[in-house]
Amino acid sequence: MTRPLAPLPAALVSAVRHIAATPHLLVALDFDGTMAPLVARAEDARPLPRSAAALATLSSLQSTTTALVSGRALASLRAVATPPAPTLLVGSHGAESWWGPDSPALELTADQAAALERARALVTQATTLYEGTVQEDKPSGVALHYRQASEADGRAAVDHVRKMVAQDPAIYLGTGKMVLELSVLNANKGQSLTTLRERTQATATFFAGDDVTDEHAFAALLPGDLGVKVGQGETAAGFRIAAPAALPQLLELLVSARREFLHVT
Ligand SMILES: O=P(O)(O)OC[C@H]1O[C@H](O[C@H]2O[C@H](CO)[C@@H](O)[C@H](O)[C@H]2O)[C@H](O)[C@@H](O)[C@@H]1O
Repeated sequence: MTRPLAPLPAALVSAVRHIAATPHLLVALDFDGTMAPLVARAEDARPLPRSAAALATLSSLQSTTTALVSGRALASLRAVATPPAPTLLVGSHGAESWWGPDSPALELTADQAAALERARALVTQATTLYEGTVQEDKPSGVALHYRQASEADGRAAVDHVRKMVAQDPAIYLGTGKMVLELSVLNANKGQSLTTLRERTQATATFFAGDDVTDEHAFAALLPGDLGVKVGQGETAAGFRIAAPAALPQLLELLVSARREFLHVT
């Protein structure tokens, strides 16, 4: 039996009501570990239905922009999240963006393309050597997943790749939950959130995320914005909820407060 969720803390309820009353609201959400509970295989992740429904409703409201800001490649994000049509997308930890048909395609220089080949070869080598590790290719990077590996194999695979990448200044390393991320572009979610805010002319931003890569986004929030960390770990976010299962009630509160502010019945 699932335990009933604790009610949201009064301070968070009040912060949600406050941000809902802004002229143009940007609601930006991380996907894995936030909209979707973490699962063994990346391709099996799906948003919790109530979170997806709340996102869809928010995306239909006037003066409200929704965005998913993910470490996944855009194609992978679209496949698992099936985002509502108006939702803007950021993928590959900020290296890819979709904010409408005029979005620039991601282009790599010849040097970056060569570095990407080297990064992929390294990860392929590690997944061949260490059982249970999995490679996920992205347009400007590659992820080494070790969630399904033994602790020893996971650690050895990560050490192997880290050691090799240390000799290659064209490859940037990042970490996540049971994943090592290699990229040939030095992007982050904080830069993306700032760009989203400017493009949409948002007067306040709501962002929720669970991972270390989301800390760039929390750090990019401004006074009057609202950051919510999902789960445990150090954070710069002002508020925290326990797990993705607690996100629906937060988003549903935002929907009802926003509707009230916009006089939508
Ligand atoms: O920024 P996010 O949307 O949170 O994406 C971060 C990474 O998420 C995915 O990996 C994570 O979720 C998987 C599915 O639950 C899980 O199996 C894995 O262990 C997690 O690290 C995704 O596969 C990565 O590409 C994203 O960078």
